Amino acid sequence: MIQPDTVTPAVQFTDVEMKFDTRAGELVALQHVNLAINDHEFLAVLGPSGCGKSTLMRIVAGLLKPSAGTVSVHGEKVVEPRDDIGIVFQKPTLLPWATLEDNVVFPMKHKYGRVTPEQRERAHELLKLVGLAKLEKRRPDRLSGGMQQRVGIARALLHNPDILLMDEPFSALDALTREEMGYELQNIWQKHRKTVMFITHSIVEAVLLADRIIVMSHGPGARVAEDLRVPAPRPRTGDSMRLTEMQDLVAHLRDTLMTRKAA
Ligand SMILES: Nc1ncnc2c1ncn2[C@@H]1O[C@H](COP(=O)(O)OP(=O)(O)OP(=O)(O)O)[C@@H](O)[C@H]1O
Repeated sequence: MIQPDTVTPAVQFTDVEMKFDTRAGELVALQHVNLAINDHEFLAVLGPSGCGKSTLMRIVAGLLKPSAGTVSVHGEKVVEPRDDIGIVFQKPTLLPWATLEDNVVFPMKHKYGRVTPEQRERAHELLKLVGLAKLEKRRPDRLSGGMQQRVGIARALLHNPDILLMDEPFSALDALTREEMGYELQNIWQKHRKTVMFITHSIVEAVLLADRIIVMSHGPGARVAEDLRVPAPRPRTGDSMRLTEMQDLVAHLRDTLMTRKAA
């Protein structure tokens, strides 16, 4: 298991267990999850469908309380949603009647009842950062899925969180837009160096974007089964995927996931 570089990691899971009460009885989704995510690290999470990847993320976000064990962010136990975390979901759920700028500042308005001029200025800068300059007064209804997801990313970055949680953020996009968004995310990450926890089903996306990849085991009782460093230097491009060590990593991950799916 890879050890954290810093004494206090950005995120630390310690012996986390998550049980759900279901109609069929108790379901142990996660068991003995131990994981440290370093500050500024880009961590991708792979694993079979239903193994508990989103559950891990929702626990870090403070949206779910683990049945046992603890999750800490910068050394503090997570007990509720925190201001230093931003979240991007698969679908950005934008308000159709509000402009892109209003969509980006909406969480501030919702939480504090007002939006400061500085926050509006930041929304403007973020929309520029995600390639939507000059569109801030548009409404989201006629935007493509990729553009809508860019608004979702800008919104998650508005309060300048240290940690960005992304749950299959590009899975609803077509293949080309998805690749393009991946490169854009890499650019954003290189500029702002957030700690990123990125859940995906795409091995290539994980390998292209992440510093480190964990593979969860099959549930029930899923845990971290593999913890791997991605060997290619940054910035990664299509050429990075031609490196032998990257191809070996993709092949290894494919074998691992196929075996786990079959298990
Ligand atoms: N609120 C809940 N109540 C009951 N069971 C739940 C709840 N949330 C998740 N589960 C169950 O916990 C397990 C893990 O779910 P989770 O959504 O975290 O998996 P996942 O790896 O993100 O799945 P996928 O890759 O398909 O998105 C699944 O069996 C799911 O049905």
